[in-house]
Formats: sequence, C-alpha cells, structure tokens
Amino acid sequence: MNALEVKNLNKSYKEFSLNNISFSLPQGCIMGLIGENGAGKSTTIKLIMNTIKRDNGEISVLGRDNSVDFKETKEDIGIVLDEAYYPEYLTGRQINNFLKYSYKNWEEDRFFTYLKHFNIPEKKVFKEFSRGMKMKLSIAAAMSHKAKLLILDEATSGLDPMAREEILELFYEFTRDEEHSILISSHIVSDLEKLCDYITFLHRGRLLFSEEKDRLLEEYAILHCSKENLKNIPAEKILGKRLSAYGADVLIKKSRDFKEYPMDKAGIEDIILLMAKEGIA
Ligand SMILES: Nc1ncnc2c1ncn2[C@@H]1O[C@H](COP(=O)(O)OP(=O)(O)OP(=O)(O)O)[C@@H](O)[C@H]1O
Repeated sequence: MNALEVKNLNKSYKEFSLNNISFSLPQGCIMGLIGENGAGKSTTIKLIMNTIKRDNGEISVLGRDNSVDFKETKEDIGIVLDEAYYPEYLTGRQINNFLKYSYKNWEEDRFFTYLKHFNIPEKKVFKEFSRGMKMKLSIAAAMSHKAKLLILDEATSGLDPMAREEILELFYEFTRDEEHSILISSHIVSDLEKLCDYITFLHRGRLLFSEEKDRLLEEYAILHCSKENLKNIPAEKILGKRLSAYGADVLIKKSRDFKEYPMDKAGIEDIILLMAKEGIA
C-alpha cells in the first residue's frame, strides 16, 4: 500500500498556483520534499492535512480519501509544522495531560522518555522554550501516539547539528518496520540525501520530479567541459549548468554520448540546484 498518494493536485492563490502535482509514498519509506522558498511545500502539506481546500485532484492518506471522514486518519498521522503551537503557559507535563485527551492512542511513558532524552526541562512553560526545544517537544508528541505516518514540515530547522543528527536517527528507526512512513520537507538537502528513500522536488508550484533517491543518483551526472565546448552539447540534453572561470559543469542524464568529456557523479544538491537555476518548469 502507498502511505500517501497525491494525484493531479491543483490549488491556486491570487499570485501562486500549485500545478497538477502527483506523487506516491510507499509504506515503510521516507520521502523528502524539496523546493525553494515559496515553491509550494507547505501548501502541499496543508492540502494533505486538509487544512486548506484543494481546487481539484485526489489525495489518499494511509489508503483513505482525505476528503472523506479525515478525523480517524488524523489519529494515525504525527504532524510537526515549522512553528510549534501549544498553549503558552503549560509545562511539558501539562502538555502531556492536554494531548492525552486529544489522541486515543496516546503513549504517556514514551512522551516523557522523549522529553527526558531531549533534555526538555520539566518546570519550564512552553512560552519560555527555545525554538529548538519547541521543535523537539513537537517531534516527541508526533512520535507518541502510534502514528503510522509522520508529516514533518521543516521539523529540523532550528536544531543544532547534534540534535539534528539524533532526530534523523529517530526518524530512520521509525520507518524500519515497514509499516511506518515519513514525508519530510527541509531546506537541508544533505540531511534529506542521507535519510530519504524518495525525493520529490517542487519548483515554482510545479513538480520537477518525484523519484527514488538511488535512481536519481544513478541517472544523472555532471559533465565538465570548456565554455567553447558547451555549444557542442545539444541544448535539450543540458538539464542545468554552472559556469566558472575554469569552464562549465553541466547536468545531464547519463548516456553513451559525451564519452570524450570527464564526468562526476551528481549529488542530490547538484541536481536540484542546477535544475532550478536552469528554470526547468
Ligand atoms: N493563504 C494564502 N494566500 C495567498 N497566497 C498564499 C497563501 N498561503 C501561501 N501562499 C503563497 O503560496 C506560495 C507557496 O507557499 P508555501 O508556504 O507553500 O511555500 P514553501 O515551499 O513551503 O516555502 P518555504 O520554504 O518558504 O516555507 C507562496 O508564494 C505564498 O505566498
């Protein structure tokens, strides 16, 4: 089963449209949602969570249409947004009491274990938490009600590198039993490259690709040539390029052509930066 299926999704605001987005996240996998500021990542997540209305298209979450009785499905989703919202004057312990009544499958012991692990002070109220502490509490909550799908919108921004590493490890562990899946948006491409099985790339409201990470790494390469030789490469083969004093780095799909030029592997960061720069949309 797919944990998430998005088909031909459209949403228009006055000055922005999300155009015909389709992708699937197989159960047991982690998908990274990448895109520049304003690309449409949060809009996609809000549409999946049904907090805004789509213009058209279909979204199925954990096998259920999200426009029909989403209440039950929400129990199975752990959500972390880039800004964590909890009542300001509650401590971690009081937030536990509040969440206990919000989720049928609330796991109090697990929540307190995470808070301890994350060094969240017991007596501090939420208002006095640092941004990183707020994110950690939010992640602890998302992982303490037996969710089958985590949806994480910039959930690791504001965390120091050590905390990020630790939390990415937790996310990785979460999906190792094949029943659990994660959709995570982030600007930290290196984190996503490490963590994810699939990468979905939005650019100006359009989907540039949604593919298995290993396939992407297999499929693309960076070709190096002089600026003069650039004209020998057919324009339709150039998916992106970077010019420097030393010549040109060109993103291409691997093929039998161009054997005369040196090539390197293309990392996910190369692929998305060069494609976005080329304005392929
Ligand atoms: N309620 C709204 N009314 C009008 N425009 C909106 C609304 N919400 C979002 N937008 C616009 O939709 C576009 C996409 O926004 P979105 O928040 O989805 O981007 P994002 O990819 O999550 O960006 P970031 O990385 O900066 O968080 C932006 O141009 C934004 O201004």
